[in-house]
Amino acid sequence: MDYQAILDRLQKDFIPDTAMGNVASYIPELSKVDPLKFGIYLYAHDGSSYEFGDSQEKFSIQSISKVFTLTIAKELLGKELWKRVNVEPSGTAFNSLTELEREKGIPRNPFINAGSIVVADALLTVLDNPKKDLLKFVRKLCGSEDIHFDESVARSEKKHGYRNKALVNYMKSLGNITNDTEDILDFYFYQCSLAMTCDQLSKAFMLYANEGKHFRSQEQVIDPQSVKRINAIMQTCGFYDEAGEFSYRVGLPGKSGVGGGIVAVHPQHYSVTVWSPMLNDKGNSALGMKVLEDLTTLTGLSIF
Ligand SMILES: NC(=O)CC[C@H](N)C(=O)O
Repeated sequence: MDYQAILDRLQKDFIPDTAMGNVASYIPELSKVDPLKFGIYLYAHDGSSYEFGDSQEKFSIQSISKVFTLTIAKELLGKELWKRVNVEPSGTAFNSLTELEREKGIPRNPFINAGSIVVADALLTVLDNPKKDLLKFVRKLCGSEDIHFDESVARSEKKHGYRNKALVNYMKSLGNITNDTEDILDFYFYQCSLAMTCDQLSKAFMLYANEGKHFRSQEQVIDPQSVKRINAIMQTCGFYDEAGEFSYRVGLPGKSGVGGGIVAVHPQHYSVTVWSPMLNDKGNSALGMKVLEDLTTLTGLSIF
């Protein structure tokens, strides 16, 4: 596959324009990001890589971090985890409260905020230092020590995260939260504040495109069965109430974040990250969705 020619074409066809969407502003620190940033990095299964634009600049990965915490929690808790969170698409916004009442505090899936907060709670129970362990895991996956939490983003969300406070308290009242709610939110806001480049994210996500093996060492980090399950959840729930649309247009498992990043994986082929901070009304990168749609059109391949 001539990925270089495909990326050259994407670079030519997609020019960021401020009319495309709005940078997230409910986390004030994120609103400072230049909306016109745009980068892409594709890591192919054969070890070659392709990139353009701001692919080496760090951005706030936000909800993309939910894939990492789910992976760790699944390893440590196994099936127990699924007693507290389901694997059904929600069809509602990432920060929705509405289904929780009807479904007795059990979130629809681990990629909406409620679900990831339950995962954070589970990690707090089994790990002495979840922040340190998360950093260690992500650094190992992408083979780089240069990965850190962005304290100002975490603090900014802590100050303004009223919906997440509502979610954790509501689930606590319904019996699905064990630890202190402030401690859980502290960890959750820190995980979301991880700052990474398109390059680092694509390498880390090779785990899900390479049968659970590390992109460089080929060490088996998680088993292929876990990869199948996590990719299935990305496919059905990775974009909240736009998961069907992403599946229809792009045809790959993926995960977005309100920092404007989207990572998608084509198992046995590649892992790709696009970053463009302008969001559509579902909270997903507007330009990122379009670029990935064209990527799979130009390669002529998707998982379908
Ligand atoms: N979709 C997202 O990236 C949301 C993550 C953000 N930290 C929040 O909880 O609202």
